[in-house]
Amino acid sequence: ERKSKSFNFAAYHDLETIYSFMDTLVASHSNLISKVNIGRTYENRTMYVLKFSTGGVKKPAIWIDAGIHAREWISHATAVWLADRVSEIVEKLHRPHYRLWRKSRSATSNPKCPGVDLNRNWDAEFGGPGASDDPCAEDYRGPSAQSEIEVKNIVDFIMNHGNFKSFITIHSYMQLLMYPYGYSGTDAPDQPELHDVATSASKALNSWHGTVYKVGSIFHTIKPASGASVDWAYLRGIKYSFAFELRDTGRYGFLLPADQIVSTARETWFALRYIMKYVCDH
Ligand SMILES: O=C(NO)N[C@@H](Cc1ccccc1)C(=O)O
Ligand SMILES: [Zn+2]
Repeated sequence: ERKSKSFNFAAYHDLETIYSFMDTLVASHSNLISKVNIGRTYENRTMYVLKFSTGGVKKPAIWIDAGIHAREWISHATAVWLADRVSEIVEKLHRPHYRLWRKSRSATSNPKCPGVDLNRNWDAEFGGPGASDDPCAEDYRGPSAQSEIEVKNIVDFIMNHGNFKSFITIHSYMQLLMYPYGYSGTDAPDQPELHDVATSASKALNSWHGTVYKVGSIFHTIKPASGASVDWAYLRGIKYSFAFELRDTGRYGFLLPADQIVSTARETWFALRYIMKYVCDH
């Protein structure tokens, strides 16, 4: 919690108090704000500037000064308030780039690292290989299985219904069609059948635009991953459980251009349609 929250913006303060407020601001936004000593006054006081910057040298800048005339106290007080406000705005603008955010937004034991990887939080070998207990890790599994409301809601929905035959989770990217297990390299009991279904589905996909998918178990195809939804579903008896990794194979990665959406969706439909027909017939 930023200490500047306790600062009384509704009062006029002496120089020492204002300078200690500046130190608080810098401490709570060390990635954005620095205090620059630009020299001394006639009576030998230090002149500090609050520099708001995300780095770089001699970038186009805006100068704002306050209190050049000592008696104009509202000017100093306004500048202090503005500094606090700008620090919040700039912080929001430069928060981790959400576009590449993977995890949820839940509070964790580390205020600097919110969020849990919702594909490591399921009750399927939770805490096994391929998941981290470090809240700052991209594959942070959370404090316990199903600790995340988003996971719990899906589990409750599926368990209350009680008659799901297939569980399919769609991710990107790498162009893969995978089946259990993620938490172990051991073959699932239904591996031969699941491999056949996934292979046929990937052929149907390929027939449309020629996009090539690899097929295999999660563990062997992409990586070990414990606490994954597909494994949870399979272990709960939902046999036809698959994971898609859509386009591409790395050229654009997560930033796939919008002009590939329709062609990606259409080819994926051919694979999904095959799986859904197969599930209905078995
Ligand atoms: O999220 C991504 N890629 O972005 N890939 C999935 C791979 C996966 C899929 C299904 C089960 C386990 C693991 C992940 O959660 O790591
Ligand atoms: Zn994913």
